[in-house]
Amino acid sequence: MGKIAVVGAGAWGTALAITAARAGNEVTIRAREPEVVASINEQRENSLFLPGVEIPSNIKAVADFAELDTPDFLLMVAPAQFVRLVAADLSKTLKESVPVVLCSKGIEQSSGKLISDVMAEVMPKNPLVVLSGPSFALEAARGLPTAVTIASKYQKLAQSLAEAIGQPTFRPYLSRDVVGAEIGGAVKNVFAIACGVVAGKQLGENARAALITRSLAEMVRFGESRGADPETMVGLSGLGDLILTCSSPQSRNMSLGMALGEGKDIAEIMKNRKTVAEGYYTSEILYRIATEEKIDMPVAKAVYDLLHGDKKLDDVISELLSRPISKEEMF
Ligand SMILES: NC(=O)C1=CN([C@@H]2O[C@H](COP(=O)(O)OP(=O)(O)OC[C@H]3O[C@@H](n4cnc5c(N)ncnc54)[C@H](O)[C@@H]3O)[C@@H](O)[C@H]2O)C=CC1
Ligand SMILES: O=C(CO)COP(=O)(O)O
Repeated sequence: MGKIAVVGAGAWGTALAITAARAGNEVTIRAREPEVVASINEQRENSLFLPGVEIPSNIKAVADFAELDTPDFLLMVAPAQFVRLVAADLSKTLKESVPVVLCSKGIEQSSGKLISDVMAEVMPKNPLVVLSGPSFALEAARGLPTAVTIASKYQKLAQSLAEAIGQPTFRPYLSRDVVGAEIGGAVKNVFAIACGVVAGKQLGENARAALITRSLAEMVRFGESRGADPETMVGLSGLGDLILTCSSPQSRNMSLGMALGEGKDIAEIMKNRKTVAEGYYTSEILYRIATEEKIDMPVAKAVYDLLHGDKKLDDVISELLSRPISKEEMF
């Protein structure tokens, strides 16, 4: 039986803990909120972030990083903007030999760095693996069929993680393209907001399909600027996750876009949010990077204009629709 530690007891951290426990591992999950620690250990439910799903008995919640001991793998599942701080705390007690599996999806807003680069700065010795792909927490936690990408330059580690947590209803696929796997998951959140706007404003299914396809072209361009393999972008962690999050109001990012499309104000939408919509933060830094590096990303710009600019929804839409005619290029 293996030992898995999870840092971050939001919906996804909890779902991954349940998945790892279902595969037969002993799981320790570190929660930031004392009420979440109590809820998992006493009620066998994470009633704050993943209500309604039973937590198996081989999961223990702890408040302190030091209680994570020496796991075979540590899953980092803090929201992207907090990974640097959380990893810095964690690094005080975690052995440098423990492989860290990055499961967060975003780009650091303050620096423009990929979260794998943040991890390499803060925990330079711990071998890094990325887990990404189309995976709503609730579905994975309930044991519904899910497939993900596990990427690492250490293929033996990727393989042993896949063997440790894989099961018929949670199928990992292996990759060496760490950056590619990470970028798909980070930028699809921005495009899911755009698709939510289309749904909320009832612009139709033609528009949504066009938007998903053109978003993929932007994902490929951004990925190439960071050395990602374009093939990764059409795999589970890229196109797969783009399709998922652009197709269901279960997505926090898509539902944020839907609220915008229905005419709600962004400040109102963001007020008192307890769950994270990573695309909100990623859109700001993605737009800045794309502008500085002249990467053509009109959909990402439109989302930035809506969330962080002061443009009106109708103006943003007509700007996007009146771009000059150009050649259809994906790669
Ligand atoms: N929910 C999902 O279906 C999936 C989420 N992810 C990714 O997993 C990451 C975590 O998301 P969720 O588990 O869904 O979170 P969540 O939205 O369910 O919960 C919020 C999380 O933020 C943490 N948090 C709040 N303030 C914090 C602070 N100051 N410092 C550190 N942590 C703080 C909370 O402790 C909690 O773990 C995100 O990057 C998300 O994109 C990836 C795949 C699926
Ligand atoms: O990343 C996810 C599914 O793969 C979850 O997406 P949301 O954060 O938009 O809910």
